Amino acid sequence: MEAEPPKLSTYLGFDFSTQQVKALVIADDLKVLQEAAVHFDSELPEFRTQGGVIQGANGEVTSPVVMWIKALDLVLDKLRVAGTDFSTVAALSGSGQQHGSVWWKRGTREVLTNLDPQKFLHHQLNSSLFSRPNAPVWMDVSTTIQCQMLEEKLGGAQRLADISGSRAYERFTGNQIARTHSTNPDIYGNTEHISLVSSFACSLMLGDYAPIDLSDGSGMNLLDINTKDWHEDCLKACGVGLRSLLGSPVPSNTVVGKVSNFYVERYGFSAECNVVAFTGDNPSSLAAMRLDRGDVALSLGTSDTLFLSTSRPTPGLEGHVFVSPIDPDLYMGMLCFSNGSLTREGVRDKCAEGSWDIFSELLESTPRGNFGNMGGSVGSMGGSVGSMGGSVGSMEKCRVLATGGASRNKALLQIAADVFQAPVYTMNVSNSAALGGAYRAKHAFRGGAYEDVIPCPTYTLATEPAADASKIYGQMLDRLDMFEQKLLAESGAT
Ligand SMILES: Nc1ncnc2c1ncn2[C@@H]1O[C@H](COP(=O)(O)OP(=O)(O)O)[C@@H](O)[C@H]1O
Ligand SMILES: O=C(CO)[C@@H](O)[C@H](O)COP(=O)(O)O
Repeated sequence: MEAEPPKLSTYLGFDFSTQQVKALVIADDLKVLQEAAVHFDSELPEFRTQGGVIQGANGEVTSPVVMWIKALDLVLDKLRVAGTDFSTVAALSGSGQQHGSVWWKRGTREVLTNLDPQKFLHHQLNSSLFSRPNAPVWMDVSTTIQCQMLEEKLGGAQRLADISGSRAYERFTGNQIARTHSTNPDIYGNTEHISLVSSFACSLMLGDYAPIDLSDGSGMNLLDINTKDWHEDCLKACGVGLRSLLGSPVPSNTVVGKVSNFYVERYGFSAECNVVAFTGDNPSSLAAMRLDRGDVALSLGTSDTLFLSTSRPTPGLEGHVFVSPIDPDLYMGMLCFSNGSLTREGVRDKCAEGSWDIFSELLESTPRGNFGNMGGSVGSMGGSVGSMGGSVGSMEKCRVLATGGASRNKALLQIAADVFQAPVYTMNVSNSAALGGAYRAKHAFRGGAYEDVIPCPTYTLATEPAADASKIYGQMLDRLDMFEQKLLAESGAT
C-alpha cells in the first residue's frame, strides 16, 4: 500500500525585524511547533551591523539587503534541524520592520523567478542585483527636507495625515524614495521595482515581486487610507513612474501565489504551499494579539510602539493610522518611539554592569515616579496616548497587552502599569510578529471571519498598577503635557 502524502496542516510565519529574522511553525490548533531566529550582529558578523543596522552620514541608517537574504537561508535550516517538516506547510506569511525599502536593479526579476535550488539564495541574489545594496530602514532620519516639501505640496501636515494616515515622517518610505530620486537619479533610474522589507521578504518566498499590502503600505505617506490606493499627488511629489515601480497594493489577507520551486526542491515544501502577503511587524503583532475593545498593545522591541484597533480613525499631527492587517475596512492607530530597547541596553551597560537583573533591581529600588524626573519611551507614551483616542486609564475596562523582547522584564511592565494606570498582561509567545504571520497565513488559507479562524489567545496578568500610581503619574503626565506644549510653541510647530 502506498504511504499517504503528508497533510497540509501547518502554517509558517516569519518576522524580518530590526535585529534578527525570526520564524515559527504552528499546528492547525495554533500550537507553536518549532521556533528559530538568526541574530544579525552575532550570527552574521561579516556584515558589521550594530543592532542590525549601519549608521551612515547625515542621518542615514541602512541594513545590507544580502544580510536579510542570508538570514532567510539560515533560519530555514535552523527550523529543519528543529524538526520542521516543510511538506506539511499549507500557507506561509510574515512581517518586516516597517518603512524600510529594498531597491531591485533592472533585470533582477529574471534571477528571482529562476532561482537554482542547488545554490544558496544569497549567492544568487547578491548585492550587485540591488541598486541600493544597503537598504534605508526606519531609523533613517535623513529626509527632513523631503518631509517639508511633501507637506507643502499636499496642502499641509494635517491634509497629508487625512489622506495617508500620518503627517510626513522622515522614516516613511515616500520621503526616503523622494531623497533618492533627487540626490541619486542614477540609482533611481536603474531600479525596476521598490519593495518594503515585508514585501521583499514575501518576494523571496514567492520567487517573484510580491505586492505591498495595505497595512504596511500605510507607513509610506503614499497610500490613501480612505480609497486604499496610491494617492496620485503623493506619488508625483516623491518620484517619477512610482505607480509602476511599486505595483498595486493589495489587502493584507491576499494569497499572492504558491511558494517558489526553490523551496520545494531545497527544503521539501509542498508545491501547493500558499504565500500570503506579508505586512509590517506592528500590524502583524496586532493580528497575533487579537486586540479587543479597550485593549492597547505595548510592543517593547528595538522600537517601542503602542497600538490599538479602531473602526473610526482620526489621523492627527501625532501618531499614525494604518489600514488594519485583518480587515481592510478597519484601522489601527499607532505611536512609535525609537528610543526603545537600544536605549535601555545603553543604560543597562552604563549603570547595571550589563545585566538585566541588576537593571531590574535598580529600577525596583527607585521610588515610583523617579522623584519627578521623566525619561524613557514607556513614560512618554503615557502622555502621548491621548492622540490615539483618550488616556488609556480612562478607557473602560482597559488592558495593556505587552509583547516584544523587553516584555519579559517585570520591572519595566510595572512602570507601564503605573503610567497607564491599567493592568498589564503578556502572551506566552513574545514573538508576536512572526506568530501574526502564521495566524494570517491560516486565515487567508481557510477564509471566513478572522475571529472564527483565530480564537483569542490566552493572556497572563503580569502586574497591576500600584495604589498610589494615579496620584504620582497623573501629576507627571500633566507636567509632561505642559512641557510638550511649551516646546511645540517655541519651535513654531503650533
Ligand atoms: N530581560 C530583558 N529586559 C529588558 N529588555 C530585554 C530583556 N531581554 C531582551 N530585551 C530586549 O529585547 C530586545 C529585542 O526585542 P525584539 O522584540 O526581539 O526586537 P526586534 O523585533 O526589534 O528585533 C533586545 O534589544 C533587548 O534589549
Ligand atoms: O518604525 C517603526 C514603526 O513605525 C518600527 O516599529 C519598526 O517597524 C521596527 O520595529 P521593531 O524591529 O522595533 O519591532
